[in-house]
Amino acid sequence: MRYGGAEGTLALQHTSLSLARGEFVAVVGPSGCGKSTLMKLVSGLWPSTAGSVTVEGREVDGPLSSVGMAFQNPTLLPWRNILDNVMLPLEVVEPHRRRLRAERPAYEAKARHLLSLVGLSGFERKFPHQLSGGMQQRASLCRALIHDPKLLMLDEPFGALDIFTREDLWVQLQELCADLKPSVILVTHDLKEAAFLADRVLVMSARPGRIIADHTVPFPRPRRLEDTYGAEFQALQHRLRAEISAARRGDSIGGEEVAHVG
Ligand SMILES: Nc1ncnc2c1ncn2[C@@H]1O[C@H](COP(=O)(O)OP(=O)(O)OP(=O)(O)O)[C@@H](O)[C@H]1O
Repeated sequence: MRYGGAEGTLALQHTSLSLARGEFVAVVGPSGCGKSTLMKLVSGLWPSTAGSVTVEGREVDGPLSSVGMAFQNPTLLPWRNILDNVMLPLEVVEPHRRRLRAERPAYEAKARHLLSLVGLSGFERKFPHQLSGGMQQRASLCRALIHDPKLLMLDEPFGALDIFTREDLWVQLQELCADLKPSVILVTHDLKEAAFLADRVLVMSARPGRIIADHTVPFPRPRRLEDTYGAEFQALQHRLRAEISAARRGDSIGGEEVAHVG
């Protein structure tokens, strides 16, 4: 993937990734290695300059409205209350769009249920500016999940939050995923977050980005925050950190282009 024509920035090179249904994959790597570019390609927000992307058996050739997305900035619409923000994808994504008018009470109940799962019962009629950053991010997760996306794309969704709120949200996201079973791609700089949430952690090289390691995370689910202090969990984080440091310096990992671990 190259931005800006033949002489432009080569952001991603020889990148191949496949996700099983319901799998949770985290992508980590040095700053500027192409993680967000990968997300833009998978969600169809940016066309690839070579290669192809297939979601649900169909080649991606434009923005995918069926995919659920959440970013570092919650991007809630300030003039809509929380319930209406969460329900927004239902006004866009078929078949919900067609059914929304007739089945509004059922959809509204679903939105309220999702909000209750993330501790936002009672805030449905509040506006985004009346909520803290963490609460807005919870609402944005509900919005990403309201239309039952098969694929959930999360680009540093908790990056702007304090560590306590972040950890709360990891637990809530884990519960939501156990319930709704979407496939997930999470881009993060937080290695603890990657190891806590993911089934696999992919490490990318410095630009042009390539996937240089693919770790299976062996810890059973549901995972508890206490587990993150265990020796195995710490060892995985250290290994990821070492690989990213090596990638920043441009070293290869174990002499191999891609290491499959686990
Ligand atoms: N729209 C664009 N036009 C030109 N170059 C771009 C564009 N978007 C990204 N790039 C370049 O592509 C490379 C990869 O960017 P990308 O945002 O995907 O990295 P990243 O891994 O998500 O970075 P970070 O971890 O800092 O968020 C960078 O060198 C960036 O400058």
